[in-house]
Amino acid sequence: METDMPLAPDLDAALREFSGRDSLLVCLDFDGCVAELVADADSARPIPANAQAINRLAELRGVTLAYVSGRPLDTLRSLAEPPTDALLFGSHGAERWLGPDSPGLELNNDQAAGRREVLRSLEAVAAEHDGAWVEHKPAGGAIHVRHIPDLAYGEEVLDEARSALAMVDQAHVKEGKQIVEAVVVQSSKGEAIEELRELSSPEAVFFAGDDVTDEHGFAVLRAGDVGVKVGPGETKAGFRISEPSALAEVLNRIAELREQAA
Ligand SMILES: O=P(O)(O)OC[C@H]1O[C@H](O[C@H]2O[C@H](CO)[C@@H](O)[C@H](O)[C@H]2O)[C@H](O)[C@@H](O)[C@@H]1O
Repeated sequence: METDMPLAPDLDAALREFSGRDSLLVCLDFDGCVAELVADADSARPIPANAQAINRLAELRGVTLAYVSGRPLDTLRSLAEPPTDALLFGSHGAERWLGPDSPGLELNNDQAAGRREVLRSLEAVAAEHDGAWVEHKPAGGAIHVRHIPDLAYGEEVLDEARSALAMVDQAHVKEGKQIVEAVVVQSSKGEAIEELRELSSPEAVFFAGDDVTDEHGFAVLRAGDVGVKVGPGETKAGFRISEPSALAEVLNRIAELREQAA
């Protein structure tokens, strides 16, 4: 749903200060932030107004744009269609594309065995419950229950998956919305943002996200940075917008303020 709500005055003031810096790093989560949450995970796409605002920002001098997502890198590329120069972290930070020389993800033997075990455990749980399905990822896997209409039953399935994953030594469990995931590489969105900060040396960082894993991202923000939580729920972010369709206004405001100052 499009919103005509003006930006909250405190967020607008923070964006004004943020946009005035010489060099900016703008980091974005994908699902539930740039894209609406949908039942069919393969059909998630950026909300058109968000995509437009992202492309507008990516054109501006001094702005580095990055996606920091739980999606596998390849999936993120094909669904989000990021601007050419965007830096990408996928699989909750386990996979990265920071330029043509970026090494691809390589699991060691122990991690590869852990990934097989994660997928085997999740498939075993999903096989017992209609509507549950497993997303296979390069660094692990995820069990989805969004297709189960009874929310309480879906939660029970996720509990079963959590118990199964607790038996896998290499599994780092990530909580999400109607999903439980495990990656076999120690990583987080906070670490990804810190790596991006080190690489691009911005004067300030912006991060928007909607989910539990995004809290690691908000936790590494510093004075002068701007964190925007999308939707309800507890957060360490300094600011909140109601829904993904409200993101375009925030990103366009950054672009507008920068264009005015140029
Ligand atoms: O970090 P993100 O970019 O937000 O990715 C988190 C996970 O998003 C996807 O699952 C979520 O979105 C689906 C599509 O809207 C939805 O069906 C599902 O219920 C959500 O949990 C994705 O499938 C995962 O791989 C990502 O890790």
